[in-house]
Amino acid sequence: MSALDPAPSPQHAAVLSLATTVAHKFGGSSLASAQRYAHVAGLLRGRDDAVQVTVVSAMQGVTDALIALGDAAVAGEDWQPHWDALHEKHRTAAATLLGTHADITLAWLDAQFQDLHAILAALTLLGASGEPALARVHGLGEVWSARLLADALRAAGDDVAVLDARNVMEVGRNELGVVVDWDASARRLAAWRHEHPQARVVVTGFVARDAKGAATTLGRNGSDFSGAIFAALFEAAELHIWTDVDGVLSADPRAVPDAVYLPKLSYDEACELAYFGAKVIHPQTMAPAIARGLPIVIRNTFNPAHPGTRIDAAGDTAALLPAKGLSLVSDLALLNVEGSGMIGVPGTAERVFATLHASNVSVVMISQGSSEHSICCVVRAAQAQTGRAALERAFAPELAQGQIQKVTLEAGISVLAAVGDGMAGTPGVAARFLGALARARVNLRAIAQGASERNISVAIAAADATRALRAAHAGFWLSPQTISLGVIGPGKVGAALLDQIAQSAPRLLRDTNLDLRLRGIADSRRAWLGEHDSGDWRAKFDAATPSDLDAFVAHVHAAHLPHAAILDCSASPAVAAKYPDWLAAGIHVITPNKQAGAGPLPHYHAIRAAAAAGGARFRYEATVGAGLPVIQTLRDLLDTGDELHSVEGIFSGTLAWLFNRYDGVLPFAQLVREAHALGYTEPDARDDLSGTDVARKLVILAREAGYALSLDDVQVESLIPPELVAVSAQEFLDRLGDFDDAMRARFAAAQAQGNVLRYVAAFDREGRAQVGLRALPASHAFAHLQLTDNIVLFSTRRYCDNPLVVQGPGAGPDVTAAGVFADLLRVATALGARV
Ligand SMILES: NC(=O)C1=CN([C@@H]2O[C@H](COP(=O)(O)OP(=O)(O)OC[C@H]3O[C@@H](n4cnc5c(N)ncnc54)[C@H](O)[C@@H]3O)[C@@H](O)[C@H]2O)C=CC1
Ligand SMILES: N[C@@H](CC=O)C(=O)O
Repeated sequence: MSALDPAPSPQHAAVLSLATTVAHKFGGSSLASAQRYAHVAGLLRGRDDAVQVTVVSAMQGVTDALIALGDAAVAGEDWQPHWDALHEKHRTAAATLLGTHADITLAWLDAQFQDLHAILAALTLLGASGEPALARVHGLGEVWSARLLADALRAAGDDVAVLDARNVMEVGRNELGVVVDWDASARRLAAWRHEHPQARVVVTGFVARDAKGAATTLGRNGSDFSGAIFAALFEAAELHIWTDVDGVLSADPRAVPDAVYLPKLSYDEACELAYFGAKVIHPQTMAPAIARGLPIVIRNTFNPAHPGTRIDAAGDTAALLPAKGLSLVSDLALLNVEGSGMIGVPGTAERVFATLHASNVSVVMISQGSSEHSICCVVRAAQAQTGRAALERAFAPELAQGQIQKVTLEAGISVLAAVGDGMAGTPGVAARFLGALARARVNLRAIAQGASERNISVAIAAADATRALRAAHAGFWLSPQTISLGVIGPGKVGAALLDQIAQSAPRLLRDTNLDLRLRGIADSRRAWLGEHDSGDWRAKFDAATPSDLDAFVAHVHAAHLPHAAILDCSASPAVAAKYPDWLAAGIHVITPNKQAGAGPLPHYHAIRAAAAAGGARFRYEATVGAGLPVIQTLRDLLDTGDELHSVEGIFSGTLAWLFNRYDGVLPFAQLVREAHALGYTEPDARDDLSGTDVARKLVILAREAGYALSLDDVQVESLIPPELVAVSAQEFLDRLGDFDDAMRARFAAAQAQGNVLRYVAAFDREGRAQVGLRALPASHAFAHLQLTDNIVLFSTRRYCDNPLVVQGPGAGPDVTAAGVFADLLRVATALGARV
């Protein structure tokens, strides 16, 4: 249209859009059976492409079968049964697909297979591989496949031309692979088109001709390449690559079940992702499309209503996240050349890579620090020994003279790459990527980022690969932040916690992308181990089986999940004894169990050291004041530079409740039994009445403030009658009533003075620590608490005139569980969740 032409009318525009040529390519999975050919034929017929060019692969498995047939013939093995099977497979497909229209196609197939038979017989006779003859054999599957599809379309009434690419597409080869002779191919196509003007063309993928006219193939993934070449030769407006997935995903869904579908990608992004993991299209095959700006759409043959992934020059300009996806390549090894003689010497890198090139070793990733002291590269595992030997030979003189110290090879390497156009020029992307890996305790062996900033690659141990992939995927908010949870001690607090998690997890997943995945529940005798937490945890635990703690924790600390947390809701010192090991292994530990925070000092230090070294979190806010923010408040004071002068208060919900309720009339022992039933007391109520529980809390706070306090340092007044110290927990509850008179007398004495009884804890900066029952004036602040209220008074340099007070219910399963849960959410936030 010239500039003087009038603007096209809407009708004209419609005609223009109708006049588009669309190229399609169907792979073997889309053409695995007669039913699938019929489905593809229907799909193509349902489209309104003005000109439709369809490039096909062989039926699924046929190319491999043909390669095996050729090899068998050359090796003189018996190929006849395999020929028979292949012949039968195609006859059956044709007969099923075409029904009463099958005769001509069957005769054609029989002739084709006789030709194949003759070639194989000749190869057997010669016993040597003739390249063109083998190429001819390998490409027959596409020839048969094109005919089957074309005949299916014809049977439905369409006028279809079959283009045998061996008559049109001319290719040569250089070091980088196949080179298309575009002029020759275009000339041949024009001539062919002159004879075959049909609007529907079915083209053989994979096969081509060389400059002498001999049959050849495009190599593995050749059909995709054929699709792009014919889309270019036909000047198509789009190339649709039909496969068995909806499009490109942000990561391999087998490793990251939450991988997200990507509606748009730029060519560069698709190349980066395709290289490593998203095998829907091979980057090399995109070259003709990229050169012409031809959009490629990856679509699902079995879900044609899905729009698929569109790959073009622009990509997704509206994308909000910097990274589009993550790709992982495995079976690699790290080669490292290291030596002080390399520093500042030009040409070392050139020698390293020239050596690898000469040995035909392909380099996947390169990294060199600016000191030039070492240069490392990642290569395929299968080529690693060859590469190392070649480097040792090439640098033998320098190794002998000590200028190069060593050439090392480390096997078992994977490379994980974050990919996205939006990463370029966006500060913090590397931090997010590497931070997510660090939090998942993945060690990085080498790092590489090109100046395009579109790909950051890290070499890691293969054993860490899945965990790293998931952690990075979640770190870029492409999928939820998953924490594998194991709950120990489904007693009162544990049960409340499990209920709270079950109730909140779906909302947290929906609103904050945090996936709290309950994968185990254990008590001292048995455990339930599972993969997901949907469903009633009680029913699961009912089916628990005998298990030891180590097996339980090993299951929770699954290698494939980025983060694991143990929620210890027992009161067991044996469980607490394991914390240093778990923390050192990178498992987060969250607990209301005071045995660790107030246990022997060396153990406490071991816990702290393990957490600091391994990066795992140890959180135990619920050990003091249950759900109240007592430890966090103290931490905030100290972290902001304040100094603790003293801490004082009522630290026991049980004792608060008992003395708030006790009126000298109701039997004290009855109240103790009630407190136990309400879940306020420790599993053994004597821990409360002995003052031990309060002393533990005091120790925890003092240690948090930097004092090396132990339980033995606390002056404790026990309320346990000496006669009941050594009996069982139940006998203690049963017999406590025998000693009610003593408590009644103490109450009456205090009352006579106008006082109330309160069990008080106190610690000062001189290190004095005591807990005991005090008679306080009725006007005292401690006399006006409600129910299980704890009160903690922090006197500090800043809060010296008036203490900072934390007050509220300090015991009970629900509030304690909430304190544990809040700790878990703090850990999740530190791991990158947006709670
Ligand atoms: N109840 C409360 O108000 C508060 C309790 N806590 C602490 O919470 C923890 C749990 O208390 P409750 O639920 O009231 O006790 P509980 O007696 O109801 O539950 C304890 C659970 O731990 C399990 N258990 C015991 N020994 C074990 C072992 N060696 N290995 C694995 N599991 C074991 C028991 O089978 C039971 O399921 C205790 O450490 C307690 O000090 C902390 C703050 C408040
Ligand atoms: N038994 C304890 C529970 C909380 O630590 C108490 O009563 O305070």
